Amino acid sequence: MWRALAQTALRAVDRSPAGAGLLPPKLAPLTLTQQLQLRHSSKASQPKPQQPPYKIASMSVEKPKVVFVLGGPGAGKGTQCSKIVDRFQFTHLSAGDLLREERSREGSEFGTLIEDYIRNGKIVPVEVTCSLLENAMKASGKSRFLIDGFPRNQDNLDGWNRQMAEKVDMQFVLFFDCGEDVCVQRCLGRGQSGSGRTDDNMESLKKRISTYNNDSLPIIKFFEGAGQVKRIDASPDADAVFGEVERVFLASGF
Ligand SMILES: Nc1ncnc2c1ncn2[C@@H]1O[C@H](COP(=O)(O)OP(=O)(O)O)[C@@H](O)[C@H]1O
Ligand SMILES: O=c1ccn([C@@H]2O[C@H](COP(=O)(O)OP(=O)(O)O)[C@@H](O)[C@H]2O)c(=O)[nH]1
Repeated sequence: MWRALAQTALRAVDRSPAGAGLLPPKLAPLTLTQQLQLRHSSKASQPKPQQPPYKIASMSVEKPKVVFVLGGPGAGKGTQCSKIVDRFQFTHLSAGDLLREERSREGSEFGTLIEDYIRNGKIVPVEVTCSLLENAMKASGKSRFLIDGFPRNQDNLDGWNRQMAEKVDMQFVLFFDCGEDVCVQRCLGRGQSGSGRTDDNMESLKKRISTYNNDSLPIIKFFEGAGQVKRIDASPDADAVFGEVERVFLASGF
């Protein structure tokens, strides 16, 4: 049942020719409501990962390299990712941007669902996000990726492990550590300077921060326990933060 849901979501968001080969031959379509009911009813039975999900040393060199970029809302993930792209030739894939793009795509089955999740600071079911990420990776034809704002909760991590972990060479998690007040001010500033985002307002921010504290921080802690986190103090100005980021990438051989 779980697999059927994943495959149905994948079929709906898969628009790249490269992804066509991944599709199952025949599946009965599920309505969105059915999909969400399934997601909620299957949550309790999901196993927690017992050990680190990635084998860093033994991965093939041909697999794409992935760095996860995590941190609170407004910590500066996107800002630093564009600097990393300029300096280290990575391709930046923001899960939030991909979701906003899918939300706005004409005919998207997931537009309303995505808007509801984003406005309320909730995390979109992983089948949607992970398939958007995989499609974007394939469509880019590149081999070094910054995956920004993902994985954000246990569901994201489990879905990634099912669908993607074996296909990539995960390098490390770049964690932008930033106090709540600074994050809030940055998001409000971004909203005031015309981000056009429906969640850069105080009401959505309270929910986003609570989701970050309850759902995302445990994932960062999990990676930390596996020795995979590079922590960066994100409170100084953007150039100073990038000085630290640059040091991490150079030390990691990039
Ligand atoms: N180090 C920084 N100091 C001050 N403002 C910053 C810094 N990094 C980013 N910003 C600003 O804060 C806002 C949020 O940054 P952004 O990179 O979009 O964060 P995120 O991707 O983590 O949500 C933007 O308006 C950005 O210009
Ligand atoms: O993997 C992801 C990434 C983002 N989001 C949603 O998109 C919103 C905005 O995320 P983004 O990373 O763009 O912004 P941030 O909160 O980091 O400023 C989040 O609050 C979630 O509702 C999600 O559901 N899954």
